[in-house]
Amino acid sequence: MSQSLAPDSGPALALEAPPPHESRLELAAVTKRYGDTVAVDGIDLRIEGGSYCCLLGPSGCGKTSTLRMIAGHEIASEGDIVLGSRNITNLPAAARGTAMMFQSYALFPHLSVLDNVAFSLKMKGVDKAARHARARELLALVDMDAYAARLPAQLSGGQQQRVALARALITEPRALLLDEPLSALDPFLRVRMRAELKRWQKTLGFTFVHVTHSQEEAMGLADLVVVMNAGRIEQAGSPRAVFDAPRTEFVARFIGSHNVVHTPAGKVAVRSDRIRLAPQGDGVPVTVTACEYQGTHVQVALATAQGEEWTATVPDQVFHAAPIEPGAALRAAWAPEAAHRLQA
Ligand SMILES: Nc1ncnc2c1ncn2[C@@H]1O[C@H](COP(=O)(O)OP(=O)(O)OP(=O)(O)O)[C@@H](O)[C@H]1O
Repeated sequence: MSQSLAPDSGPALALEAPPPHESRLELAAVTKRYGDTVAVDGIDLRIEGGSYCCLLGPSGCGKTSTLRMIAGHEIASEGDIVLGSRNITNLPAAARGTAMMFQSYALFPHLSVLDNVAFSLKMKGVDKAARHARARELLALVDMDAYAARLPAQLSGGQQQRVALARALITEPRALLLDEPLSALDPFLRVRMRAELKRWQKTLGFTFVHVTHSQEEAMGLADLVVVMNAGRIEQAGSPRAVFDAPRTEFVARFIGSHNVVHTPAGKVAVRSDRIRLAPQGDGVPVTVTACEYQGTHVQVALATAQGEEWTATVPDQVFHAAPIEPGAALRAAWAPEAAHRLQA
């Protein structure tokens, strides 16, 4: 199927969506060591072809190393990386069927937009007329054909990102690898470009692997969220599955909006919007320590007698029907099914 992402501008582009099995990505027992540092510690991961995967985690958890091993910018110390039916673990970057889009887009400042996009074809020895024709097609795809003669510095951040995408797509990858692609953008543009990335991925139909430390970005974009910590995968699943039932205390705390509650049977996670507050009745005695208005809801900070700190998210109308003051002694309760057992 031939398609243009910018149907009103320019010719349709022949960019085939590969069959899903060709863009399926599998990591088996992949480890990366830098000297004594174990950056990635034997991870297993299967990313279905044509899906959007976000690697999520705090600084230093190994997500960039994982991405760079898939890209071929680092070689795995152990394990296998398979894209489609090809074991790409030790192939050079250019032979893997992957393309990388960086945080800063890494456009060459002295080359025009057209030459930036055509660059990898030039490296392959494609003649100028042919590579420029192909680069123009890709610029049309991302709705940037009117800017072909400009230098990167003459473009906005969002426009540079589209050029970077066109440049990555010219290699016809089976998997696009994105390293914090939105972090250089202002918050408004970030949300807009997030929607564009998602739309591009759905239209192009191949696998995207996107590194981020923003849980909001991962929740908004991913079909598969992979939460990493200290070189390991803590949990992988759909955003809803991960948010609804975090498997470990780390995941519950990292994705936020959860309370980690100690019970006699072990630790459980309870979403802060599942906590009901009442002046008396069943539940754990708590003291209100702060109330923060957030527009649609109020975040009520609580302290238990054991010194645990919890948060309850109270809808705006509920809060204002019966306002709560810091210092109030209340009961906090939740339905049994709202508590998810955390692995020790
Ligand atoms: N080239 C290197 N040499 C030595 N240690 C490295 C190298 N690259 C990464 N590390 C270490 O490996 C670990 C994982 O780093 P990595 O960049 O993969 O994490 P990250 O999750 O992407 O972090 P960030 O969000 O800060 O980019 C860190 O402890 C880091 O210091």
